[in-house]
Amino acid sequence: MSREAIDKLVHSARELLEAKDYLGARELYTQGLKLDPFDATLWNYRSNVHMKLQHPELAFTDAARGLKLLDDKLAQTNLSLPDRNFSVFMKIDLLFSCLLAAENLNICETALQFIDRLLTNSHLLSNEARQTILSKQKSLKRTIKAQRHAFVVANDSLRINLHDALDLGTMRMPKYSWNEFEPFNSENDIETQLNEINIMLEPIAPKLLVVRMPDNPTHFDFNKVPGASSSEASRPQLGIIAREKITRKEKILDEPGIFINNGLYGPKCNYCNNIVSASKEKPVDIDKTACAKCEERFCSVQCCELALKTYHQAICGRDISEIMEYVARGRTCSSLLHLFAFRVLAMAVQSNKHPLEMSVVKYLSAGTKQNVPWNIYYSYLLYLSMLKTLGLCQYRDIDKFDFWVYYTLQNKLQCNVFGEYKAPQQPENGKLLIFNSFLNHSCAPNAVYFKDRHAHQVVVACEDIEKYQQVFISYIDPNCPVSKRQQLFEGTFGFTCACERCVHEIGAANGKEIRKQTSRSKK
Ligand SMILES: C[S@@+](CC[C@H](N)C(=O)[O-])C[C@H]1O[C@@H](n2cnc3c(N)ncnc32)[C@H](O)[C@@H]1O
Repeated sequence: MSREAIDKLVHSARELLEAKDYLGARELYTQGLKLDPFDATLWNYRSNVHMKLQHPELAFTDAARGLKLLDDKLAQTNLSLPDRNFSVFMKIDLLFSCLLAAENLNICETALQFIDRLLTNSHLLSNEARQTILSKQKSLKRTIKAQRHAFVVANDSLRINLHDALDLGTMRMPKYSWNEFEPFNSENDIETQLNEINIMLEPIAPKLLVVRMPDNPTHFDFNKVPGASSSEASRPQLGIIAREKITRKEKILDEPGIFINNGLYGPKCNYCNNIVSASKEKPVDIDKTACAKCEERFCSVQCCELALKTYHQAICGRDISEIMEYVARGRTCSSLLHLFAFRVLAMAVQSNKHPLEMSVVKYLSAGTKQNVPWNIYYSYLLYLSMLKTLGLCQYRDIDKFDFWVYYTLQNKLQCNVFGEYKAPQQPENGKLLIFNSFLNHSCAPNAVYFKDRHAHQVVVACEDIEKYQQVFISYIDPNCPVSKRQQLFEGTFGFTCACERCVHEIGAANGKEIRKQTSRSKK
């Protein structure tokens, strides 16, 4: 029955492909995979359509899953001859799909490995296909040689090992058009969701209001308070304004957050990053500061209860050493994001929700035009390892945990996680805060933030803020020169800072930096 249904879906998908309706075809293949998640052919078809949609990261992960299914199948000894022959030819197809996607992601060493595997089956290839592969092999080897040379030159700044550097590709940070969980998609959504956010915000920040901004978040138009209509199709820029006048030194937001530290095996509380031994709890409460099953210790009863309630049960007693191994291969900055992604996945598993529906990430913006590094270890194998650790199946659980969901989550984290830096590029701790994430940046901020001892982030006005004026924090040290600030934003944050100070400093010097600071930033 399900075979018949799948054949029908494949047939209809083919018609959609002919009409160049790639999104439609993708949807039908996904439906087919839900009926039979172990059908390698369907994974290959979906990989091809992902390639057409210019999502090589998804094309790669689909083809790699199909390939794994076939490798497992071909390892069986009781396979019938027709089945074996079909599987071998299918495998060639999947190797090609992996190669194509890897080339698109610029992961040259990985691409070379697929070429080697294709060449071991050279007798099954046409002459033309063999020639194409050999010429690809030659050009990839040339690229790797050039990359090796570049690595030696840039060795100091990269801080990653040679092997990973050679296989370090790039991909666009995409917005997946089929993402039904993308908030603020319609005018109705904007009104409703801004309302939801402000209802949650009011108890912890009665003087603040999350509103929609015009394109440039630093030039706020008072007439647009809040949720004025706009023809923008994508997610609008949001920001926070004062509902009423705020005076200097006033505490304006006190938000509990999700905290991660880079050394997961260290002595810090897994919930709030405080040192565990610094617990102020009375001895009688010690039992209540540890998980009864795995004995993980937290710094307080409150942290222990919150961890057990939100994510700990999904990872309790699980071995995370493989995850840590892949995380360590990434750059230090990305490792925090990976650990956050793992935490959010664990929260989603524990609460049986879709990861993108978790309120901690639901409203966060994900879209930037940035190119991000792509590496087989910390972009793909790490994801597989997370699923395995959480008891999920990479084939069966695509409804909630498909790779595009994971990548959307990563994008949201990339744009919104706050890092606490030990040294530049080396965040020791990270924080994910829903409401602080709506605060836009200014190099002349009118508010500052700090972490209090209860794992909350507190925002305090550093100047008087008038009613309806936007509240700004500074994401970086605002004391460095404008060229350095712009470089930091483009490199690390993925946007060009358009704050009044930057516009003034760049504009006034006709593109060149002026050292004199604005009167506001001198305060
Ligand atoms: C942490 S979020 C701030 C809230 C965001 N405006 C929203 O709609 O969710 C950071 C994003 O806001 C935008 N942004 C914040 N400050 C900015 C600035 N000074 N110049 C340009 N864009 C800014 C950028 O798109 C950035 O990726």
